[in-house]
Amino acid sequence: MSDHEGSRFAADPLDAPVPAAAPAAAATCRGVGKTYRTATESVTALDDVTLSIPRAQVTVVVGPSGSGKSSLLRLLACIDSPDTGEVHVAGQRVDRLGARGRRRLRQRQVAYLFQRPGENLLPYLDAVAQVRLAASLRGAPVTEDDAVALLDRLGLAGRAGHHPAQLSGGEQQRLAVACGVVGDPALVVADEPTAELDTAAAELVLAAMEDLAAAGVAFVLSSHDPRVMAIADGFVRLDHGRLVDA
Ligand SMILES: Nc1ncnc2c1ncn2[C@@H]1O[C@H](COP(=O)(O)OP(=O)(O)OP(=O)(O)O)[C@@H](O)[C@H]1O
Repeated sequence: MSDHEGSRFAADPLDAPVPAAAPAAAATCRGVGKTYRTATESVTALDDVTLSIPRAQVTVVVGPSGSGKSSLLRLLACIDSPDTGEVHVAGQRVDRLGARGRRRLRQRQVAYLFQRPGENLLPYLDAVAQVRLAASLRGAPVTEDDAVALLDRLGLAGRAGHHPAQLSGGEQQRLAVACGVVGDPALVVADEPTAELDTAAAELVLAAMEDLAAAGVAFVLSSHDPRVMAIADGFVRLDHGRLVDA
């Protein structure tokens, strides 16, 4: 079976099955530590973190400012690598990869959404072209009809030909979610995805994420927002870089 057969958001975004060979968890961390060193100090951002990110769920990372949420998200997104411990994404061991290996894995298996919706999009492409480009970069090209069907699913029917500047912040973030899930990455990571959105827009983005998680996408979100917590299937709670119980 090729990499992309059975893709949930390729030929038929609604009904295609989850690939049988997929690993049980979208990602795992085992004994992970991360310390930032500057000329004058070292800051331990993560300390002995062991966790599993399930498929088909929304996992929300919570904790006070400075507790290590963004650091954890960057490791799961294969942007950074830990100093100690193991990180696995889509069944591949990330901590042994160099920057180029992480970039390759990230390109295929991870979507990372920034807080500011516009930063997730290219200003010169319309919505359908953004989705198709994201799929192609992931090595899983989709037809225009497939891209439009995904946009419809995210409540962007009739917006396929619009450029980011012609979309509201909430519409831009839903387009970013469409680009995030197309081509079946193992993990969609979003740091404070509703921080820049008003209540109505945030609710539409979160409803889209909830719907897509039910269809098989693994989301990992960091947030202080109660609306985000309301759609969580599970939590990762951090304090001073360590996991804490609820
Ligand atoms: N590049 C860096 N260099 C030095 N220290 C860093 C760096 N990035 C993060 N830190 C420190 O690591 C710790 C964890 O930071 P991190 O950004 O992961 O926390 P956070 O929980 O996401 O915080 P916030 O909720 O404020 O965004 C903090 O003490 C922070 O100051």
